[in-house]
Amino acid sequence: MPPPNLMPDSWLLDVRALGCGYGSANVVSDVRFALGHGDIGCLLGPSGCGKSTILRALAGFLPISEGEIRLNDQAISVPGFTLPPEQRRIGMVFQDYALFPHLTIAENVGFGLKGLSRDEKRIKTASLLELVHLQDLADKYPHQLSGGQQQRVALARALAPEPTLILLDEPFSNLDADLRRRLSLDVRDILKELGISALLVTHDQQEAFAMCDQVAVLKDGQVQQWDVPYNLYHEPANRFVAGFVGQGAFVPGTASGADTIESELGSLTGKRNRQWRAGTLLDVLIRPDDIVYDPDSDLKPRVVEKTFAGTSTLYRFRLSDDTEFEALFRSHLDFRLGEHVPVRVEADHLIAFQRT
Ligand SMILES: Nc1ncnc2c1ncn2[C@@H]1O[C@H](COP(=O)(O)OP(=O)(O)OP(=O)(O)O)[C@@H](O)[C@H]1O
Repeated sequence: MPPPNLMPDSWLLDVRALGCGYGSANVVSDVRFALGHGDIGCLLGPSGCGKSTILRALAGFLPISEGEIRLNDQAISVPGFTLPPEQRRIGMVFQDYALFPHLTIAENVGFGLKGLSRDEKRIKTASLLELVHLQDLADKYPHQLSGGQQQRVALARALAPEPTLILLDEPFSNLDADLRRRLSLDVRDILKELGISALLVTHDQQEAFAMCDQVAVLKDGQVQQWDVPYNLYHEPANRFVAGFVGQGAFVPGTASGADTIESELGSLTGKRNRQWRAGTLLDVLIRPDDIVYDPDSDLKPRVVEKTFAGTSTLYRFRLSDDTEFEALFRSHLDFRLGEHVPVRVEADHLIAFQRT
Protein backbone atom coordinates (compact mmCIF):
# COMPACT_ATOMS: atom_id res chain seq x y z
CA MET A 1 0.00 0.00 0.00
CA PRO A 2 1.64 3.28 -1.08
CA PRO A 3 1.70 6.24 1.33
CA PRO A 4 -0.77 9.03 0.60
CA ASN A 5 0.16 11.34 -2.22
CA LEU A 6 1.92 14.09 -0.33
CA MET A 7 2.54 16.56 -3.14
CA PRO A 8 -0.35 16.95 -5.57
CA ASP A 9 -0.25 20.07 -7.75
CA SER A 10 -2.78 21.81 -5.55
CA TRP A 11 -4.73 20.71 -2.50
CA LEU A 12 -8.41 21.32 -2.10
CA LEU A 13 -8.00 21.93 1.62
CA ASP A 14 -4.66 22.84 3.11
CA VAL A 15 -4.44 23.29 6.88
CA ARG A 16 -1.10 24.83 7.81
CA ALA A 17 0.15 24.97 11.41
CA LEU A 18 -3.36 25.80 12.63
CA GLY A 19 -3.81 27.03 16.18
CA CYS A 20 -7.16 28.07 17.65
CA GLY A 21 -9.31 27.84 20.74
CA TYR A 22 -11.65 29.73 23.00
CA GLY A 23 -10.60 32.93 24.76
CA SER A 24 -6.85 33.26 25.11
CA ALA A 25 -5.97 29.55 25.30
CA ASN A 26 -5.42 27.43 22.20
CA VAL A 27 -7.24 24.10 22.22
CA VAL A 28 -5.45 22.88 19.10
CA SER A 29 -1.99 23.85 17.91
CA ASP A 30 0.31 23.22 14.96
CA VAL A 31 -2.37 21.16 13.20
CA ARG A 32 -1.31 20.27 9.67
CA PHE A 33 -3.03 18.15 7.08
CA ALA A 34 -4.18 18.49 3.50
CA LEU A 35 -6.97 16.96 1.47
CA GLY A 36 -6.92 16.28 -2.27
CA HIS A 37 -9.83 16.96 -4.67
CA GLY A 38 -12.51 14.28 -4.25
CA ASP A 39 -10.87 12.75 -1.17
CA ILE A 40 -12.63 11.92 2.08
CA GLY A 41 -10.58 12.68 5.18
CA CYS A 42 -11.23 12.07 8.83
CA LEU A 43 -10.36 13.59 12.18
CA LEU A 44 -10.26 10.68 14.62
CA GLY A 45 -9.50 10.93 18.29
CA PRO A 46 -10.78 10.57 21.84
CA SER A 47 -13.37 12.89 23.34
CA GLY A 48 -12.07 16.40 23.97
CA CYS A 49 -9.02 16.16 21.66
CA GLY A 50 -10.21 19.10 19.54
CA LYS A 51 -11.95 17.53 16.54
CA SER A 52 -15.04 19.75 16.63
CA THR A 53 -12.89 22.80 17.32
CA ILE A 54 -10.97 22.20 14.08
CA LEU A 55 -14.25 21.67 12.24
CA ARG A 56 -15.61 24.98 13.59
CA ALA A 57 -12.49 26.77 12.39
CA LEU A 58 -12.83 25.17 8.95
CA ALA A 59 -16.49 26.18 8.73
CA GLY A 60 -15.62 29.76 9.67
CA PHE A 61 -17.43 29.81 13.03
CA LEU A 62 -14.19 30.14 15.00
CA PRO A 63 -11.37 32.60 14.23
CA ILE A 64 -7.86 31.18 14.24
CA SER A 65 -4.89 32.54 16.17
CA GLU A 66 -2.05 30.76 14.35
CA GLY A 67 -1.36 29.33 10.91
CA GLU A 68 -3.61 29.34 7.89
CA ILE A 69 -6.55 27.47 6.34
CA ARG A 70 -6.58 27.41 2.54
CA LEU A 71 -9.43 26.16 0.38
CA ASN A 72 -8.94 25.91 -3.38
CA ASP A 73 -5.76 27.99 -3.10
CA GLN A 74 -7.52 30.80 -1.26
CA ALA A 75 -6.70 31.75 2.35
CA ILE A 76 -10.08 31.49 4.11
CA SER A 77 -8.75 31.85 7.68
CA VAL A 78 -5.61 33.54 8.94
CA PRO A 79 -5.09 35.32 12.26
CA GLY A 80 -7.11 38.53 12.02
CA PHE A 81 -9.22 37.41 9.02
CA THR A 82 -12.07 34.87 8.84
CA LEU A 83 -14.00 34.53 5.59
CA PRO A 84 -17.66 34.36 6.71
CA PRO A 85 -19.20 30.84 6.73
CA GLU A 86 -21.73 31.64 3.99
CA GLN A 87 -18.95 32.66 1.60
CA ARG A 88 -16.87 29.49 2.04
CA ARG A 89 -18.90 27.01 -0.02
CA ILE A 90 -18.57 24.49 2.79
CA GLY A 91 -21.55 22.30 3.69
CA MET A 92 -22.17 20.88 7.16
CA VAL A 93 -23.93 17.73 8.36
CA PHE A 94 -24.42 17.47 12.12
CA GLN A 95 -24.99 14.62 14.56
CA ASP A 96 -28.53 15.78 15.39
CA TYR A 97 -29.55 16.24 11.68
CA ALA A 98 -30.72 19.84 12.43
CA LEU A 99 -33.65 19.63 9.98
CA PHE A 100 -36.42 22.24 10.03
CA PRO A 101 -39.38 20.45 11.68
CA HIS A 102 -42.08 22.60 10.04
CA LEU A 103 -40.77 22.07 6.48
CA THR A 104 -41.36 18.99 4.31
CA ILE A 105 -38.40 16.84 3.28
CA ALA A 106 -38.36 18.46 -0.19
CA GLU A 107 -38.53 21.95 1.36
CA ASN A 108 -35.70 21.08 3.74
CA VAL A 109 -33.50 19.94 0.85
CA GLY A 110 -34.40 22.98 -1.30
CA PHE A 111 -33.88 25.44 1.55
CA GLY A 112 -30.32 26.42 0.63
CA LEU A 113 -30.99 26.77 -3.11
CA LYS A 114 -30.82 30.45 -3.89
CA GLY A 115 -31.25 32.22 -7.23
CA LEU A 116 -33.09 29.37 -8.97
CA SER A 117 -36.55 29.50 -10.53
CA ARG A 118 -39.29 27.47 -8.87
CA ASP A 119 -39.05 24.78 -11.57
CA GLU A 120 -35.26 24.60 -11.41
CA LYS A 121 -35.50 24.26 -7.64
CA ARG A 122 -38.07 21.44 -7.94
CA ILE A 123 -35.96 19.51 -10.46
CA LYS A 124 -32.78 19.90 -8.42
CA THR A 125 -34.49 18.88 -5.18
CA ALA A 126 -35.99 15.80 -6.86
CA SER A 127 -32.62 14.70 -8.20
CA LEU A 128 -30.98 15.13 -4.79
CA LEU A 129 -33.74 13.12 -3.12
CA GLU A 130 -33.22 10.41 -5.70
CA LEU A 131 -29.50 10.43 -5.00
CA VAL A 132 -30.14 9.66 -1.33
CA HIS A 133 -32.99 7.22 -2.19
CA LEU A 134 -35.74 9.27 -0.54
CA GLN A 135 -37.78 10.36 -3.57
CA ASP A 136 -40.91 8.68 -2.15
CA LEU A 137 -40.77 10.69 1.08
CA ALA A 138 -40.57 14.20 -0.44
CA ASP A 139 -43.86 15.37 1.12
CA LYS A 140 -43.32 13.92 4.59
CA TYR A 141 -42.07 15.88 7.61
CA PRO A 142 -38.83 15.10 9.51
CA HIS A 143 -40.63 13.53 12.51
CA GLN A 144 -42.18 10.95 10.15
CA LEU A 145 -38.71 9.66 9.13
CA SER A 146 -36.26 7.31 10.84
CA GLY A 147 -32.92 8.60 12.11
CA GLY A 148 -31.08 7.14 9.12
CA GLN A 149 -33.55 8.72 6.69
CA GLN A 150 -33.27 12.09 8.43
CA GLN A 151 -29.51 11.95 8.10
CA ARG A 152 -29.85 11.29 4.34
CA VAL A 153 -32.06 14.41 4.12
CA ALA A 154 -29.42 16.41 5.98
CA LEU A 155 -26.80 15.20 3.50
CA ALA A 156 -29.00 16.09 0.50
CA ARG A 157 -29.60 19.55 2.00
CA ALA A 158 -25.86 20.08 2.51
CA LEU A 159 -25.14 18.95 -1.08
CA ALA A 160 -27.83 21.19 -2.64
CA PRO A 161 -25.77 24.44 -2.92
CA GLU A 162 -22.95 22.40 -4.57
CA PRO A 163 -20.33 22.95 -1.89
CA THR A 164 -16.61 22.53 -2.47
CA LEU A 165 -16.24 20.59 0.77
CA ILE A 166 -18.63 18.87 3.16
CA LEU A 167 -17.92 18.68 6.89
CA LEU A 168 -19.56 15.76 8.70
CA ASP A 169 -19.61 16.12 12.50
CA GLU A 170 -20.24 12.68 14.09
CA PRO A 171 -23.09 12.24 11.58
CA PHE A 172 -23.91 8.63 12.43
CA SER A 173 -23.51 8.60 16.19
CA ASN A 174 -27.26 8.66 16.90
CA LEU A 175 -27.80 5.53 14.83
CA ASP A 176 -27.49 1.88 15.81
CA ALA A 177 -24.33 -0.02 14.85
CA ASP A 178 -25.72 -1.82 11.81
CA LEU A 179 -27.35 1.29 10.32
CA ARG A 180 -24.23 3.31 11.02
CA ARG A 181 -22.13 0.92 9.00
CA ARG A 182 -24.53 0.81 6.04
CA LEU A 183 -25.17 4.55 5.99
CA SER A 184 -21.48 5.43 6.22
CA LEU A 185 -20.80 3.27 3.15
CA ASP A 186 -23.80 4.79 1.32
CA VAL A 187 -22.59 8.31 2.10
CA ARG A 188 -19.12 7.42 0.87
CA ASP A 189 -20.58 6.11 -2.41
CA ILE A 190 -22.67 9.27 -2.87
CA LEU A 191 -19.72 11.61 -2.23
CA LYS A 192 -17.46 9.60 -4.52
CA GLU A 193 -20.11 9.55 -7.24
CA LEU A 194 -20.33 13.34 -7.10
CA GLY A 195 -16.56 13.78 -6.61
CA ILE A 196 -17.20 15.93 -3.53
CA SER A 197 -14.50 16.14 -0.86
CA ALA A 198 -15.47 15.65 2.74
CA LEU A 199 -13.99 15.72 6.20
CA LEU A 200 -15.57 13.43 8.79
CA VAL A 201 -15.21 13.85 12.54
CA THR A 202 -15.62 10.69 14.57
CA HIS A 203 -14.25 8.75 17.51
CA ASP A 204 -15.26 5.47 15.86
CA GLN A 205 -12.25 4.06 14.06
CA GLN A 206 -14.23 1.44 12.13
CA GLU A 207 -16.35 4.20 10.64
CA ALA A 208 -13.21 6.22 9.85
CA PHE A 209 -11.53 3.27 8.15
CA ALA A 210 -14.60 2.21 6.18
CA MET A 211 -15.39 5.65 4.87
CA CYS A 212 -12.20 7.68 4.58
CA ASP A 213 -9.19 7.78 2.30
CA GLN A 214 -6.97 9.47 4.87
CA VAL A 215 -7.26 9.83 8.62
CA ALA A 216 -5.71 12.24 11.12
CA VAL A 217 -5.34 10.72 14.58
CA LEU A 218 -5.51 13.51 17.16
CA LYS A 219 -4.48 13.71 20.79
CA ASP A 220 -4.60 16.79 23.01
CA GLY A 221 -5.16 19.14 20.07
CA GLN A 222 -2.31 17.82 17.96
CA VAL A 223 -2.21 15.56 14.92
CA GLN A 224 -0.24 12.44 15.78
CA GLN A 225 -0.39 10.94 12.28
CA TRP A 226 -2.15 11.80 8.99
CA ASP A 227 -2.12 8.75 6.83
CA VAL A 228 -4.07 6.11 4.93
CA PRO A 229 -5.90 3.66 7.26
CA TYR A 230 -3.62 0.76 6.27
CA ASN A 231 -0.51 2.63 7.46
CA LEU A 232 -2.17 3.80 10.68
CA TYR A 233 -2.78 0.17 11.57
CA HIS A 234 0.47 -1.35 10.31
CA GLU A 235 2.95 1.54 10.68
CA PRO A 236 1.68 3.70 13.55
CA ALA A 237 3.91 6.73 14.09
CA ASN A 238 3.96 6.47 17.88
CA ARG A 239 2.63 4.54 20.86
CA PHE A 240 -0.54 6.59 21.12
CA VAL A 241 -1.57 5.82 17.53
CA ALA A 242 -0.58 2.17 17.99
CA GLY A 243 -2.73 1.89 21.09
CA PHE A 244 -5.65 3.95 19.81
CA VAL A 245 -5.97 2.30 16.40
CA GLY A 246 -6.98 -1.34 16.67
CA GLN A 247 -6.48 -3.55 19.69
CA GLY A 248 -3.28 -4.91 21.12
CA ALA A 249 -0.94 -5.26 24.07
CA PHE A 250 2.69 -4.23 24.42
CA VAL A 251 5.10 -7.04 25.26
CA PRO A 252 8.77 -6.41 26.20
CA GLY A 253 11.49 -7.58 23.81
CA THR A 254 15.05 -6.98 22.63
CA ALA A 255 16.13 -6.42 19.04
CA SER A 256 18.45 -9.16 17.86
CA GLY A 257 18.75 -7.90 14.29
CA ALA A 258 17.36 -5.26 11.96
CA ASP A 259 13.90 -6.90 11.84
CA THR A 260 13.95 -9.55 14.58
CA ILE A 261 12.95 -9.28 18.23
CA GLU A 262 13.51 -11.80 21.02
CA SER A 263 10.66 -11.87 23.51
CA GLU A 264 8.78 -14.12 25.91
CA LEU A 265 6.64 -15.03 22.89
CA GLY A 266 9.70 -16.30 21.02
CA SER A 267 11.73 -14.87 18.18
CA LEU A 268 9.52 -12.44 16.24
CA THR A 269 10.18 -11.44 12.64
CA GLY A 270 8.05 -9.24 10.39
CA LYS A 271 8.06 -6.44 7.84
CA ARG A 272 9.54 -3.16 8.99
CA ASN A 273 9.93 0.30 7.52
CA ARG A 274 12.47 1.35 10.14
CA GLN A 275 15.29 -0.91 11.36
CA TRP A 276 16.60 -1.46 14.90
CA ARG A 277 20.09 -1.80 16.17
CA ALA A 278 20.74 -5.18 17.89
CA GLY A 279 20.39 -4.91 21.65
CA THR A 280 17.76 -2.13 21.61
CA LEU A 281 15.14 -2.66 24.32
CA LEU A 282 11.69 -2.54 22.77
CA ASP A 283 7.99 -2.83 23.50
CA VAL A 284 6.35 -4.92 20.79
CA LEU A 285 2.70 -4.45 19.91
CA ILE A 286 0.94 -7.80 19.65
CA ARG A 287 -2.45 -7.54 17.93
CA PRO A 288 -5.11 -10.20 18.57
CA ASP A 289 -4.90 -11.28 14.92
CA ASP A 290 -1.11 -11.79 15.20
CA ILE A 291 -1.64 -14.90 17.36
CA VAL A 292 -2.48 -18.26 15.78
CA TYR A 293 -3.35 -21.59 17.36
CA ASP A 294 -0.57 -24.14 16.73
CA PRO A 295 -0.79 -27.57 18.43
CA ASP A 296 2.98 -28.05 17.87
CA SER A 297 4.00 -24.83 19.62
CA ASP A 298 5.94 -24.90 22.91
CA LEU A 299 4.50 -21.50 23.84
CA LYS A 300 1.49 -22.34 26.05
CA PRO A 301 0.00 -19.29 27.78
CA ARG A 302 -2.93 -19.63 30.18
CA VAL A 303 -6.43 -18.37 29.33
CA VAL A 304 -7.34 -15.66 31.89
CA GLU A 305 -10.31 -14.11 30.09
CA LYS A 306 -12.63 -15.17 27.31
CA THR A 307 -15.15 -13.04 25.38
CA PHE A 308 -17.46 -14.90 23.01
CA ALA A 309 -18.52 -12.75 20.02
CA GLY A 310 -20.41 -15.10 17.71
CA THR A 311 -18.09 -16.01 14.83
CA SER A 312 -14.98 -15.35 16.94
CA THR A 313 -13.81 -15.45 20.53
CA LEU A 314 -11.35 -12.98 22.05
CA TYR A 315 -8.97 -14.64 24.53
CA ARG A 316 -6.73 -12.90 27.03
CA PHE A 317 -3.63 -15.00 27.70
CA ARG A 318 -1.04 -14.75 30.48
CA LEU A 319 2.51 -16.12 30.43
CA SER A 320 4.35 -17.39 33.52
CA ASP A 321 6.17 -14.03 33.84
CA ASP A 322 2.74 -12.25 33.90
CA THR A 323 3.07 -10.88 30.34
CA GLU A 324 -0.44 -10.60 28.91
CA PHE A 325 -1.73 -10.42 25.33
CA GLU A 326 -4.92 -11.12 23.42
CA ALA A 327 -5.82 -13.46 20.58
CA LEU A 328 -8.83 -13.62 18.31
CA PHE A 329 -9.78 -17.16 17.28
CA ARG A 330 -12.67 -18.56 15.27
CA SER A 331 -15.20 -19.55 17.90
CA HIS A 332 -15.03 -23.29 17.12
CA LEU A 333 -11.64 -23.17 18.86
CA ASP A 334 -13.17 -23.33 22.30
CA PHE A 335 -10.83 -23.24 25.33
CA ARG A 336 -11.61 -23.10 29.04
CA LEU A 337 -10.50 -20.44 31.50
CA GLY A 338 -7.21 -21.61 33.05
CA GLU A 339 -6.38 -23.92 30.12
CA HIS A 340 -2.87 -23.72 28.61
CA VAL A 341 -3.21 -23.23 24.84
CA PRO A 342 -0.37 -23.78 22.32
CA VAL A 343 -0.01 -20.64 20.18
CA ARG A 344 2.58 -18.80 18.12
CA VAL A 345 2.98 -15.29 16.78
CA GLU A 346 2.44 -14.84 13.07
CA ALA A 347 2.87 -11.10 12.59
CA ASP A 348 3.01 -9.74 9.08
CA HIS A 349 4.25 -6.36 10.30
CA LEU A 350 6.26 -5.86 13.48
CA ILE A 351 5.28 -2.79 15.42
CA ALA A 352 7.63 -1.88 18.24
CA PHE A 353 8.84 1.21 20.05
CA GLN A 354 12.02 1.79 21.97
CA ARG A 355 11.39 1.26 25.67
CA THR A 356 11.72 4.48 27.61
N1 LIG B 1 -17.26 26.79 23.49
C1 LIG B 1 -16.21 26.37 24.20
N2 LIG B 1 -15.64 27.17 25.14
C2 LIG B 1 -14.56 26.78 25.85
N3 LIG B 1 -13.97 25.57 25.71
C3 LIG B 1 -14.49 24.72 24.81
C4 LIG B 1 -15.64 25.08 24.01
N4 LIG B 1 -15.92 24.02 23.19
C5 LIG B 1 -14.99 23.07 23.47
N5 LIG B 1 -14.13 23.48 24.42
C6 LIG B 1 -13.00 22.73 24.98
O1 LIG B 1 -12.08 22.46 23.92
C7 LIG B 1 -11.56 21.15 24.03
C8 LIG B 1 -11.80 20.40 22.72
O2 LIG B 1 -13.21 20.25 22.54
P1 LIG B 1 -13.82 19.68 21.19
O3 LIG B 1 -15.30 19.80 21.28
O4 LIG B 1 -13.16 20.30 20.03
O5 LIG B 1 -13.38 18.15 21.31
P2 LIG B 1 -13.85 16.89 20.46
O6 LIG B 1 -12.61 16.14 20.10
O7 LIG B 1 -14.73 17.31 19.34
O8 LIG B 1 -14.66 16.08 21.55
P3 LIG B 1 -15.99 15.15 21.42
O9 LIG B 1 -15.56 13.92 20.65
O10 LIG B 1 -16.32 14.86 22.85
O11 LIG B 1 -17.02 15.97 20.70
C9 LIG B 1 -12.22 20.51 25.24
O12 LIG B 1 -11.33 20.60 26.31
C10 LIG B 1 -13.45 21.36 25.47
O13 LIG B 1 -13.76 21.40 26.84
